[in-house]
Amino acid sequence: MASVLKLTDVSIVRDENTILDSVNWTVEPDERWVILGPNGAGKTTLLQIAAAAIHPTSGTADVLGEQLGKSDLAELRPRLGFASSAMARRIPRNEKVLDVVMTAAYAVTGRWNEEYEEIDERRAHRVLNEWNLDHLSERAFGTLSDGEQKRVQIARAVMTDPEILLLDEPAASLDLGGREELLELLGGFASDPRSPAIVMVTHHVEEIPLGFRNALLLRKGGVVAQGVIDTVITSEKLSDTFGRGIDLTESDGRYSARASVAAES
Ligand SMILES: Nc1ncnc2c1ncn2[C@@H]1O[C@H](COP(=O)(O)OP(=O)(O)OP(=O)(O)O)[C@@H](O)[C@H]1O
Repeated sequence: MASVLKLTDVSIVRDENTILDSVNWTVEPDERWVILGPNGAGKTTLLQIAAAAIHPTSGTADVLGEQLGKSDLAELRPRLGFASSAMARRIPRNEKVLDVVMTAAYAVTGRWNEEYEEIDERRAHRVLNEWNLDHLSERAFGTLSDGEQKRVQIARAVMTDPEILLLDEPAASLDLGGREELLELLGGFASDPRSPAIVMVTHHVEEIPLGFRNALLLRKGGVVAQGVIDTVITSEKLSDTFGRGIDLTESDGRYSARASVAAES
């Protein structure tokens, strides 16, 4: 099966600053990737390329087999699922949760008739159920907790049955319980072979769900390391990425990290 993402020597330059620097990266359909790096490293910019929202300044980016800059993006975008807080801000606060999820389908079908309405509504209810949201389907989006809103964003992103799911910091701002509930759901989704390829940006190794087996570390627009997660998420490589000593611990597939304690002199 063809790669869902293939970036070759991709650079992005803005205001004479190189935000991404010769990135080479391939994502296969059955892969789940986590992207980690400090503030300003270029993580969101990389995700925007994957979402076909921006083109490389140089190099080539193929998204779902279509080369950016040479393809009709209007046809490409419905095949991508994207959840980010920037997108969430565009959801009207008074919109019913069921509608927030279901309208994702209208953007794809571009039509509205009884047949589609029924199919879409059934699928929306199924997706809401999968993300523990069925009891909230009639609630206004703006009345939900942060954790519930994050799950609605993901439910909306998967509503169209995308070929790749892109998540920009899905666990940001969640309390411990909300984070763990989300990670459990994401872990289950990632472990399901029927799920699409997934790329998730995060700031914290604690937010890596089970089932994510690949990682890419970014620093100042450059790739520090990428590949199988346990060869990439290491104390040494995280220290290189964040520019300070980091001690990593791993337990049952979950990670935690803290600054190294300076050695006693
Ligand atoms: N359109 C733009 N014009 C100029 N600079 C930009 C533009 N977009 C992003 N940048 C800069 O590029 C760098 C990378 O931004 P990006 O948002 O991709 O980083 P990030 O790793 O997602 O950061 P954070 O973790 O803080 O969200 C930042 O220094 C940012 O200020």
